[in-house]
Amino acid sequence: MSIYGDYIKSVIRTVPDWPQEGVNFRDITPLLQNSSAFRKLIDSFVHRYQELDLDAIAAIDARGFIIGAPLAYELGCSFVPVRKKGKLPFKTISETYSLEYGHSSVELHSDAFQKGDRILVMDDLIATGGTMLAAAKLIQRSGGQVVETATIVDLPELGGSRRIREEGHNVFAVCSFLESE
Ligand SMILES: O=P(O)(O)OC[C@H]1O[C@H](OP(=O)(O)OP(=O)(O)O)[C@H](O)[C@@H]1O
Ligand SMILES: Nc1ncnc2[nH]cnc12
Repeated sequence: MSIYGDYIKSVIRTVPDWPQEGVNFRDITPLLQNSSAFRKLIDSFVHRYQELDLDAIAAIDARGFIIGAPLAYELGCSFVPVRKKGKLPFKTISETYSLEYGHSSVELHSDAFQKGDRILVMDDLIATGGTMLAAAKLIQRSGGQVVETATIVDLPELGGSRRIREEGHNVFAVCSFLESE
């Protein structure tokens, strides 16, 4: 958790039963609308990653892009999009995974990384961990080294962050929510 974790958490809204009954959707739009909170969020990531000599931020479609792009700009490293199926125009590699609600695939351009590149994988939220793990697999398949996986929100009771750690990756979350919160 970052030093701003409690504050960032306080500006994330919970929308019950969206997009389907039983899901507590953690909505980051109030955080993005709050310029001071958004700056503190990006600063938390800059502070953690500025000395880690990253080559690229691999950010996951779609909300991962919102945090990955300013971080890459600030750190002076590459920005690489990991996109939902069918969105990337060049030669791609792909991974399919299950979600808290449904299935999906993510894709990466096959020339996105050089062998050994040091990569941070970013998304807005970890639930079951399927999306983040699929992205990490794509990066490893393309020769990149996953330095860490980073997110704004972890939902630890859904087991995703534990699963990602069990696969040998570091996980950094700015804040976390229990189902009861
Ligand atoms: O840990 P997981 O169970 O894989 O779930 C986390 C993913 O779910 C959400 O994206 P979503 O698939 O809703 O897509 P979107 O960003 O395009 O809205 C979220 O932004 C993560 O990418
Ligand atoms: N509970 C949740 N809130 C926001 N995004 C999600 N993606 C998967 N589960 C989610």
